Formats: sequence, C-alpha cells, structure tokens
Amino acid sequence: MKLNLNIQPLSTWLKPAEENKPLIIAGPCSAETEDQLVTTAHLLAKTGKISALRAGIWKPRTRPGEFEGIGSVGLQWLNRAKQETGLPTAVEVANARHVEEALAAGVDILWVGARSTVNPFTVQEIADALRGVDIPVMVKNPVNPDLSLWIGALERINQAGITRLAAIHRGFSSFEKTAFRNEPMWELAIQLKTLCPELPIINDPSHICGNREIIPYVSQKALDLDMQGLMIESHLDPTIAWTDAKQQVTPSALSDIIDNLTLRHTEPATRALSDKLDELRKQIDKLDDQIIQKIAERMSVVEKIGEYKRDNDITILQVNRWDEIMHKRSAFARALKLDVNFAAKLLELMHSESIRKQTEIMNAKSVVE
Ligand SMILES: O=C(O)C(=O)C[C@]1(C(=O)O)C=C[C@@H](O)C=C1
Repeated sequence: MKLNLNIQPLSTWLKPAEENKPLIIAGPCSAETEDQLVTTAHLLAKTGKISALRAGIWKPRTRPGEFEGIGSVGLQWLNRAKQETGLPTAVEVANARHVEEALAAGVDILWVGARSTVNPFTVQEIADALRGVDIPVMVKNPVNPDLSLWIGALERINQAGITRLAAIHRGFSSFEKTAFRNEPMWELAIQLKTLCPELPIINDPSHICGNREIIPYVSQKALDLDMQGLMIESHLDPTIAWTDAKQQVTPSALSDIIDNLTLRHTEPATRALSDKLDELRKQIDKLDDQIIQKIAERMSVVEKIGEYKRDNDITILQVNRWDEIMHKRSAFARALKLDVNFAAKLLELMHSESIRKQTEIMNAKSVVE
C-alpha cells in the first residue's frame, strides 16, 4: 500500500539555513513574556543556523492549574520577533479559533500537536478551518503508537487543500520507563516514510528525549534515518523555563549541537563507491533469498508436525521443546556474535507463525468433521 498525498517538496517552503547542515526549527517550548520570546529569537537568529522560530502559545496540559500558554497576546510577540529577525514563525493550533487567530497574526507555519492528532474530530475541525488557506502545516505523530491515526490526520489536512505538508516525529507514550520521555519507536516513522517517500518528516528530539543530554544522539539518529529536519526547543535560560525546562537548550548550546551533527548523503558520491555498495547489496540479495528459502522449508516441516499433532491429538504448543530450541539457538547466535535479543525476536516470530499455521491445520480438521 502507498499513501497518496498531494504534497510539495519541503524545499519549496523551508530550507536549511546553512549548506550541508540540517534544517532546524527552534524556539522556546512556550512563549512566556515578550522579552523572553524576542530575546531568544534574536539569539537564535544570530547563530545563522535556524530556518524558523517556534513557540507554544496555547499549551495542552494534562492537569488543570498548570501553565496553559500565554494565549493570543503571544502571537503579537511572535510577530515582533519575526519582524526583527526575519525568521518565519511556527505555532501549534488545536482548534478552529487557534487557526483563525494564528492566520490573522501572520504566523507562517502551523502544526497539529500529538494530543490533537489522536482525535479525528479535532483534526477535521482544524482541516475545515484551513480550507482555502495556503499555509504549510506539520502534523505531529499521535501520542499513542497508531500509524493510521497519524496518516488519517495527514490525509484530512491534505484533503482540505494543504499541499505544503510535513510530519513531525515526536515519539510515543509508553508504560515502560526508559531513557526517553516519549519512546521514539523509529519503526513507525520508517513505515510512514516507506508509505509516502515524498512526505517530509521532521524529528522532534526535545519531546522524544525529555532531557537535553540525549538530544545530540537522537538528532543524529534522525538524520541518519533520512529525516528532513529537526525541531528543537530552545530557551534563553532553560533553568527558569515555565514548561519543559529539562528538555530545552540555550541558543548557544543548540548552535554547538548543530555544529556536531553530520548530514550524510542518501546516495554514494562517486561511481566507485556506488559499485562497491552494489556489490555488497548483491550479496544481501542472495542471502535474503536463501533465508526465505530456508524459512519456507522449515514451515513445511512445521506443517507436517501439525498434521501429525492433528491426527494424534497432541497439543500445538510444546513448551519444553520450544524452551530447548530457544536455549540452543540463543547459544548458537551468541557464538556467531549475533545480538541475542534480535535472535530471540526472530525465533519468537517464527514460533508464533508455526502456531498460527498449526492452528489452521487443526481447525481444518474440525471443519471436515
Ligand atoms: O516441535 C513441535 O512440536 C513443533 O510443532 C515445532 C515448533 C517450532 O516451530 O519449532 C512449533 C510449536 C511448538 O510449540 C514447538 C516447536
């Protein structure tokens, strides 16, 4: 399946500020005061590395009583920052009123937040408010790891006529406590990219990390996964930020982070390098064919065992046998320097397919009887 979106290339509406460097959208998590926003904007603009200024004006907070954004007045401050620095501005919108106010205040780019993307009613309201308007829109992934919600939101906005469209990968909520505030689950962004290669994806390391220390690592990984840019929260003094203080960086720290990022090419630069890659890929093609062939052979033995179990009334699941397989194969994988967790995942996948196939065989019997 391919995703059919009508979109214009990112380069038609936002370009990296520097050659051979990633595209960066930066700014405070929240606009707090006029001085905080305008000063931060100036410091960011001075780095010469920023393509657009972001700031949260309306902040969705889980519990009431927390700072919920400065509201409409912040749009005027943002406009002043834009006039003085020349940076285009970006704001999160969560309903039709936000869209109207942001447009009236001359905001250049809108984004739909993760808590809105989960709700098709909200996304549709935003899409309807955007009908007939020509403005770039970015759609953050939903808080929960559901690719179809992300796709649905992109489709709704696109169907409203927005062709300057991008996705923002900000990570997903998870019950497990990990090093990340929001689990990156990179595979979901990769799936989106595979379904729609022309859709630009901007990574948001600030929300994935939740703390500034690991922002460089996540940023580099996003670029290595061919994402088209980064949205990084930056505050003139993060220690006193009103929201998300731990994940914001000063403009000068951001400048250092950008300097240390490597922008890699999607294709080899020379003929000789591309020949070398082709040669290695040919080896992969051959090995993949062999792996599939062997898995198919294994499955046909599994089917024979399934028929045997059916005819002799033996349970499908054989815990002891499976335990033995896991132990032996894990030891073998370790000896071959394969990652044991990876090997275990592969084996578990095969086991669940064996069970699925043998269940089909068992059920075929009950249909015949
Ligand atoms: O050994 C069996 O009984 C099988 O059916 C094969 C197999 C496997 O895929 O290796 C499948 C299911 C059992 O739980 C254990 C092992």
